[in-house]
Amino acid sequence: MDIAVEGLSVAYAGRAVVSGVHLIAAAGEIAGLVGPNGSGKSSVLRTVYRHLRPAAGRVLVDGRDVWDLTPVQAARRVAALPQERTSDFELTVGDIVMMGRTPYKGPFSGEDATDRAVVAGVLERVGMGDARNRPFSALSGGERQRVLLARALAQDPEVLVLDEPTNHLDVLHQVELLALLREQRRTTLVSLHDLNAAASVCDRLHVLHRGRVVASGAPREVLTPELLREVFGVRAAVLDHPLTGDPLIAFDHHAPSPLTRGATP
Ligand SMILES: Nc1ncnc2c1ncn2[C@@H]1O[C@H](COP(=O)(O)OP(=O)(O)OP(=O)(O)O)[C@@H](O)[C@H]1O
Repeated sequence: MDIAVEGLSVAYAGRAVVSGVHLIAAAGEIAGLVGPNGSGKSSVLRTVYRHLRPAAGRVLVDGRDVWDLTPVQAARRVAALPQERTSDFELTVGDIVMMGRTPYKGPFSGEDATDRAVVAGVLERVGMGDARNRPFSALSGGERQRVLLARALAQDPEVLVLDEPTNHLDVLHQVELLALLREQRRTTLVSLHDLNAAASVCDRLHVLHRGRVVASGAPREVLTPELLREVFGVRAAVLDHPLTGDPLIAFDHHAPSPLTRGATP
């Protein structure tokens, strides 16, 4: 299943924050959304996982507008790791992940052996196999993030939408999460602040700037020193990673800041 976002605009209380956005994630591909704070990444993703209706434009999954699907049809196709955090703090880790199985259950059916096996498998996969009976509220930020990823995987979706999934994760768990995304081979749309992570894991990048897509393509085509300067306001060199050959962005942490100089990047 592929994702195609066509002519998307998003507004909050009548204020447009995303305008005329076109982007795609081809079937089985990891497409990344990068851009400065407030550029509209979360707002775009919210329309894909049906948290926010577009003001204009369409979000197509396998050619069908996700906003025309029933909630169950949509939940079987698209699972999300959103920025909005769950408030179900009194539940256990197992309860939270079991929620991912809801689209596969009838209105009165309880959990069955398949559901329990799926939940155990995805918790194991994110390294939280021992935490099933712990209260969600007792977990660290990174552990919660991994449990919420397990919930999305338990949904067994064709399409994964992840908003800043590496937030709160230590470097080992960041590397593991990116490896997991690669091995899933599901169509994935993911926002990332870490441009080096984006360059190594994404097949395609879309760069958002002030609510518009300003560049799309393979990471190496898109992440040029010029774009990093113009969009992110930083000085950087783009090298080859000595271990992987991926693009490696080396930021100049000594360059004068456009923010403290009062200039607009
Ligand atoms: N619920 C909301 N109500 C009103 N304005 C909002 C809301 N959510 C986001 N915005 C505004 O929309 C714009 C885009 O925000 P969004 O969160 O989509 O950007 P982002 O690229 O995900 O940012 P960040 O990198 O900081 O997470 C910002 O100006 C933000 O203030």
